[in-house]
Amino acid sequence: MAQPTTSPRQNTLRRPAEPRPRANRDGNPSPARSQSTSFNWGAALDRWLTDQRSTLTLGVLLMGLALGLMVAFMSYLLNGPADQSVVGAAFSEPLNESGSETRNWVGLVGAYVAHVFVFRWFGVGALAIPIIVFLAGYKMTFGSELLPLSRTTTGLLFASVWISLILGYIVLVTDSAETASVWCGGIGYEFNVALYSLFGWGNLAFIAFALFAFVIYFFDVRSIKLPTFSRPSSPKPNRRSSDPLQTYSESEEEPNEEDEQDVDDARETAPESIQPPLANTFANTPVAPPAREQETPLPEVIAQTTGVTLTIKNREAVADTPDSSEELSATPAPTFEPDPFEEDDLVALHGLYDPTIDLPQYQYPVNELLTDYPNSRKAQVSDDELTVNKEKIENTLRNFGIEIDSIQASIGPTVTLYEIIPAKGVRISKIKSLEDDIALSLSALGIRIIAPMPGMGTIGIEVPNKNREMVSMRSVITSDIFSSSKFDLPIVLGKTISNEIYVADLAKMPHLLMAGATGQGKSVGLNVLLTSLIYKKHPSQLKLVLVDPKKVELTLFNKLERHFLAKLPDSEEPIITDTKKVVNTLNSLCIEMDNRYNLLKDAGCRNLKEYNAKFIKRRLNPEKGHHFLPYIVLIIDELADLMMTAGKEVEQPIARLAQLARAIGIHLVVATQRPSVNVITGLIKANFPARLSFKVTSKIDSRTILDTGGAEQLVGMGDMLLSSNSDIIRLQCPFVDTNEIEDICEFVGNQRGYDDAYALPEFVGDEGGQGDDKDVDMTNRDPMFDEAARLIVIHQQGSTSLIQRKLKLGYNRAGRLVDQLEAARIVGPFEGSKARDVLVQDLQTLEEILKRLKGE
Ligand SMILES: Nc1ncnc2c1ncn2[C@@H]1O[C@H](COP(=O)(O)OP(=O)(O)OP(=O)(O)O)[C@@H](O)[C@H]1O
Repeated sequence: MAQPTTSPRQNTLRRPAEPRPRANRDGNPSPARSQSTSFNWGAALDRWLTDQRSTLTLGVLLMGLALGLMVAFMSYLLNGPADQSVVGAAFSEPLNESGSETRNWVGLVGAYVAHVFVFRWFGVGALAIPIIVFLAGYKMTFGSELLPLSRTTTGLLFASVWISLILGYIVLVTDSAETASVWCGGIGYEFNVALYSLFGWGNLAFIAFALFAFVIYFFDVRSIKLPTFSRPSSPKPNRRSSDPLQTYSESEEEPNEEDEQDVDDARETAPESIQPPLANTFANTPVAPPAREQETPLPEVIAQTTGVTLTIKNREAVADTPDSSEELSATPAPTFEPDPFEEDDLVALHGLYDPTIDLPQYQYPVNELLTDYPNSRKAQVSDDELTVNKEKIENTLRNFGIEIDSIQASIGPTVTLYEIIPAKGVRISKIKSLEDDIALSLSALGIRIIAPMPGMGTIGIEVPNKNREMVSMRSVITSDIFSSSKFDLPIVLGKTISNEIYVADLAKMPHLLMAGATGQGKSVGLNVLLTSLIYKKHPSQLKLVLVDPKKVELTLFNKLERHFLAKLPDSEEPIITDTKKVVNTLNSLCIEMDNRYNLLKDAGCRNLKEYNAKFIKRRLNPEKGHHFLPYIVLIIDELADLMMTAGKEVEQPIARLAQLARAIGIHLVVATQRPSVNVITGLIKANFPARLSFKVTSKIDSRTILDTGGAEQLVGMGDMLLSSNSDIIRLQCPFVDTNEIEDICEFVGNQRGYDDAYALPEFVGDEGGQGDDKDVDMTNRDPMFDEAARLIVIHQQGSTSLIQRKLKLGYNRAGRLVDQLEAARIVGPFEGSKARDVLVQDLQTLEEILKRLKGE
């Protein structure tokens, strides 16, 4: 099947790249940059649109326009016939005369616009237009959505046409066009007039069917169940272990009265204060479910009126809801499990949660940022070279008394694989022991013998090509296999011996150990890995923690700070170079890991994917600290340096992360020049099942990294062996130059990003720091202290993340505020994973405490 060369997403996102022209290392303008220097209107408009000031101005303008339209439309509907004649005569009389005659509250212009939208087009359905304009303006002004814009727009546009059609039908059959045609508008009336003579009441069937079809698509209805006498199956919380690592069945279970009662009871006991504030209900953040009676979503209305039960795709059983009674007893603040029906109401109301909502205009890097090396496409191995090598191999083997039945060559980018089938009775180990002799006879370095070839029944002899192929990053990034890859963290590692592009999923690896002597392609390899991820992931889905003790290798990625990088709250530099900071960062990641496990446990999910899927379906309450969790990829460029200076301090958190972090989406890529046993210790090695080796200096190093020899035979420049799942494959790593990396980082970095890098939890090591000081100085309280205290008391939830989110503070400061609240005895002490107790029950008592504190 033919595959597109780029993914649909890349196609749609590909915009003309407007990077500034710049010369590459050879002084020639790089291909992507030799663009026209004339003024680029598209880019200027783009810049204007992405400028926050323009967005704000436009947003307020749209909201004003929406109000004007709404007033004009309402006024037109009420004064209709009078203004119809004024508008009709508007251009045959002086405008000011027409204007003075109009009764529309927005004057002649209002009357005219309303005449078009209301009278000519949609009738009363035209009121949807100002609502859509208002919602768009609101989003531009406040950066958040009152209602999901695209979904609401679709719904309202359909509603306006549909209302016009149904009213048109009524007006037609009641013969009241003279007086009432303003209510149905031209579309509805003309439609019914045109078709009535053909179908009669069939018009009505068509209109009803249009509604039915719309509901099917809009609410993603997949099947219609016939009515049954029992209550439609209500998903029930699945009682199961709280251990996030433990697997469980996702089977749906029939509801049982007792369980439903539990949930209802829990809901009733939940205090008002934990219901979300109104504003939150409309924001894109998921919120606590509204009370059941509040709203009946459209599908349910239809179900009730038609007597059938509609099954909606999103309405899956919540098999993965944690045991509510267990959670209730574990958490001091009253809590409840969201009712899946109501959570689905939220989805019906707001649509699915969109994690990219903060950076909706983010553009993925375009392929043009990568250099095209048209001349390096194919490895140049002549027929002569092939024949000569074949003969040499045959002769060498024959000299040692080994006969072969056949020999076949396949040309790879760096090496050619000669596959031989030995004659019957030849011992494989004998061929293997002739490695050096064959190398000598071929007078080539880097011969590797694979005996036997796994699953092939042959013996492979890899011989380096005289002219090797350079595999460009562009060629692999634009390949079908990569661009259509659905892996969670796709990384393109290069080309195999049979010229296939090899894409792996870092999330499945789940950690990667990389080694290679200096100058063999390790840094290029890391850049390739990072480039793959950046090309495939939105900043909301991926965060990178970059550790670069050599201080020079990863600096280019600095520009990604506000998009992809994560750092400790108090650190200035997003790329970590200092050993002490590395230790703190690793420990901070361990805390992040623990926090994530707590969230997963609370959500009843076994891994990050399930958790995020549940969050997207608005089944997790952000008021309880739930949020969308991006993958975190930790890259350590030189482990040897760290192990020399910090030893166990580094080894232990790395091993802990490697052991436990896979389920919660933290993945490690650790590289080293020196794959010796004191760098790659048994503890580290045991936890990195996937290992990648560039050329190393000795067989011992190769054994340390791959548990077998072979890496010392590689030929450098990105020639590498990947060992994963006990298979070893030889790959040619793609090449990406530093100026390409620079361009990519610039492309991403120049776009609107988050306010800051992703904040990792604070960790203060033995040397202490601000947060270490448990003697909180209450005379020097945080300016937000009172506000934080009120927030905690109103929500009856002693959580740092609540303060962080509501008061928009960093983790560091929110943590200090909680310490101060503890010192003021407003919240109880830290209790591990549980939220702190709130010791003050009402605002009145709190105000007294605050007054007392001020009096001190
Ligand atoms: N995949 C590749 N294809 C072609 N050439 C490559 C490839 N990888 C590396 N090279 C060549 O090898 C050189 C050294 O690569 P690189 O800087 O990645 O080595 P390194 O192992 O990181 O060295 P060090 O450990 O000293 O930093 C590059 O400048 C490039 O010329």
